Amino acid sequence: MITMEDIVKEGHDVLKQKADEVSLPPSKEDQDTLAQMLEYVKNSQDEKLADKFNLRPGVGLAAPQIGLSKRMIAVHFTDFNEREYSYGLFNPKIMSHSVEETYLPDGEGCLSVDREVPGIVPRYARITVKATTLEGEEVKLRLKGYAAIVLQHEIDHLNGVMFYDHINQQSPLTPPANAISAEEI
Ligand SMILES: CC(C)(C)[C@H](NC(=O)Nc1cc(F)cc(F)c1)C(=O)N(CC(=O)NO)CC1CCCC1
Ligand SMILES: [Zn+2]
Repeated sequence: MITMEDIVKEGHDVLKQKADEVSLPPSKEDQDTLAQMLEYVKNSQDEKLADKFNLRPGVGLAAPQIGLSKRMIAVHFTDFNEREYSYGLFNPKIMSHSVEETYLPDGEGCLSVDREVPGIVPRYARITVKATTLEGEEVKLRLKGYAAIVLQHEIDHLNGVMFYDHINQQSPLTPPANAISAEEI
């Protein structure tokens, strides 16, 4: 099973690279890896398992974070409208996005970053993501608010982008103009 020891921390080159497309249909190995990534995210949110295996609770994980430069991400979370999302995705691609931006008022963190980095992270408020699921079906996900933020954070990892790369250094704590907090969408 994946534990914190397997999670690569910032500074490691793999987190700065553009990850490779996964050839589909996925190999048994890629499928197994993505299943383990999804298992990690689910386990990390289970109090007992998180304590037992010392897992930092997470809502998403990208393959580069376990040292694998492949376009695979796993997400498991409930958004502010109590909607549940639980996916292992191959080759996720943002097909379109709103001009309007959103953000988390408390900023973001990252399982690969062991420090607080204060600042608002502007994200597209609405995105459409195309991907192939762990089960092998092609999906088109229309996401907004928190769900859009999580997917953008994870897809960024596939392009070597960290959340703090988006923070406005001049005024890190100022929400971008015409942006709406993710708690209001
Ligand atoms: C880095 C961390 C603070 C752990 C962040 N969690 C989080 O934002 N909230 C959270 C975690 C839970 F488990 C249950 C819950 F309800 C809320 C997170 O998992 N990530 C994933 C990550 O680092 N992926 O690479 C960072 C998030 C920041 C915005 C989107 C993902
Ligand atoms: Zn992250």
